[in-house]
Amino acid sequence: MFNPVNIGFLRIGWIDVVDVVLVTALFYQIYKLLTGSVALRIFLGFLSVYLVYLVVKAAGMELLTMILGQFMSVGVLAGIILFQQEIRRFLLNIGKATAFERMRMFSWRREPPQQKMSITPFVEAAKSLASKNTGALIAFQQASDLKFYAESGDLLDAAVSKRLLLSIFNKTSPLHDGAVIVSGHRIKAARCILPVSENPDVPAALGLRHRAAIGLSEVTDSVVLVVSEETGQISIVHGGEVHRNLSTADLRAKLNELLFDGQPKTASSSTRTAEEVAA
Ligand SMILES: Nc1ncnc2c1ncn2[C@@H]1O[C@H](COP(=O)(O)OP(=O)(O)OP(=O)(O)O)[C@@H](O)[C@H]1O
Repeated sequence: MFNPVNIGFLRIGWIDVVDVVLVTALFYQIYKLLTGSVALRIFLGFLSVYLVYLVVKAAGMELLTMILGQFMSVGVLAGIILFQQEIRRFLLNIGKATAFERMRMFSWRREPPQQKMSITPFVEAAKSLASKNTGALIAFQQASDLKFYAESGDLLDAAVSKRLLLSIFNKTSPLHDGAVIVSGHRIKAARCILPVSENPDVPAALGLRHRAAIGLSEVTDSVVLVVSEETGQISIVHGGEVHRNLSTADLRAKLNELLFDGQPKTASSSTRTAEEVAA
């Protein structure tokens, strides 16, 4: 390719350039994963201890070096335990980009892709629930397996319909608490417990229902629909981001965009059927 360049005592070859680019990309990904989470503070704590360790080691303080050295030696293991959610997300992002994922070799029971699922029942149910200030939480499975969370609730495996969704989230229904999980065009389960986000930046105005939606979207690639019981607002949560106060047109467009991997649709597309929009 090109010959190594000498800068002072440094000899830089193309492998070094690739190395620096890859390390920069890796650090950028780590930064993106950690921003806005408590993990960033833990990471900065670790980094501070490591810097102190380097200083005391250089200064020849043996006792302190030994104590901090012991702490650092378990650092990798402690890091894996503390950052398990971030590591999962990182690997999930890599997995999503691989050819294996495109072939959907590892998806839950190799279900057909979601392109053909009609989102109209969800949009209409959300509209109806929002108008009555009835809370709802619906998680749409994508590549990440939600079986674990589905098993925390009551398994249904029922066909999707607006009537069923309204019955589930009706305040007098024994199934209304918790989340509904949708996978492979079916309502797999209701009353499911989702992981609650620990992100300190989540606005205080958002209740536990929203925190559970954010939490699931942080550890999986699911798309989560939330109807707030307090305000009747409809939100879509994905990748830790909350798209709040959506109109039914916006909701339809957002679901199409996130579930069917398409381009964002304008609000005017709301008059079309889900199949038309997905096609
Ligand atoms: N970890 C969780 N997994 C699934 N559902 C949850 C979880 N935590 C809370 N919920 C749902 O949220 C409901 C209570 O949340 P909360 O009282 O904070 O709602 P809210 O005040 O109406 O807020 P929001 O505006 O977010 O709806 C519960 O009844 C339950 O259905």
